Amino acid sequence: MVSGRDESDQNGAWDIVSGVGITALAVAGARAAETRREDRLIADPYAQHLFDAAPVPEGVSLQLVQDTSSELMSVMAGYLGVRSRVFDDFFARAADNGVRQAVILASGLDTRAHRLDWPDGFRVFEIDQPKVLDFKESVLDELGVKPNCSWTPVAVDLRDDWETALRDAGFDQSVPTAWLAEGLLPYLPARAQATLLSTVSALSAPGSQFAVEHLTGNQVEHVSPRLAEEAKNAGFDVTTLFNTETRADAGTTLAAEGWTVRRELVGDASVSLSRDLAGIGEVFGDAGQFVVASRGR
Ligand SMILES: C[S@@+](CC[C@H](N)C(=O)[O-])C[C@H]1O[C@@H](n2cnc3c(N)ncnc32)[C@H](O)[C@@H]1O
Repeated sequence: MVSGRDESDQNGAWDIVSGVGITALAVAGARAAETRREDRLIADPYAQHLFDAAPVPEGVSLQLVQDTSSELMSVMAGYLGVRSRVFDDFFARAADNGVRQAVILASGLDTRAHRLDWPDGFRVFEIDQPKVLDFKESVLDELGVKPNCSWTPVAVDLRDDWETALRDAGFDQSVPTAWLAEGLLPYLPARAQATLLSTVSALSAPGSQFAVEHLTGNQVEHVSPRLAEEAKNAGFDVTTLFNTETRADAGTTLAAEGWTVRRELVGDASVSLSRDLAGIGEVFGDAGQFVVASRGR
């Protein structure tokens, strides 16, 4: 398989408090804050445990992600609530449509395998870096939490040959799969994104569905300078983690690979969930979309 890894890239094996791994911790912190809201869109009872169990990252005040006095960070956290709910609903719909296998690409500290109700026999594969997955598994084990499905973490870099690792872990290409790429594409080199989308397409039996969080155009240009500055002051320079290579539009790529593609703008999703995200325009313009691609049976 063609690698999307840049030869000069030394940022290969991060843990939960280094490199792009720390973004998984930040998102868990936001999900914990969402869970405490009266108007919560999702409940993740494990998110705060995961957030608290991590060592304090050097030079970073990660509490920023739960700081409700920060106007833009609150919008960002509110957005992550919308995003989590949109993709929870995506899996519920896929299960209702008879899908019994899911692959969560770059799962980070996603606890859907443990917190959602899955039909009998449902299998969830999660791909991320080994230390990120190990951290999550050990915290959940310590809490005595069991998955509500057959759960298989697959430790591999998504810029490498993850297809073989997934197959070796028992993935069944002959049945429909619900795939998710949430909080992933901005971190991948353009070539790794292209390879990822074509690999998912090749592995998707009729009836499969693929949900993607997508920012149109160049990733960093959309991030609010005010928010980036606030995060940087807290030692969390998210823009340096983004990959700024020019890349193809994910929805367009998937349509060209034979998927039926539906796009929902973040603003529209937040309106249908009655979540006021008026500030999202400043956080990342109108670039945010949820893309859901389907393959007919
Ligand atoms: C923003 S977090 C999102 C995690 C999760 N999807 C969520 O929404 O909670 C980004 C995740 O992408 C993972 N990631 C980024 N690049 C990756 C790569 N090349 N291979 C495997 N995982 C990767 C990171 O380890 C991290 O867990």
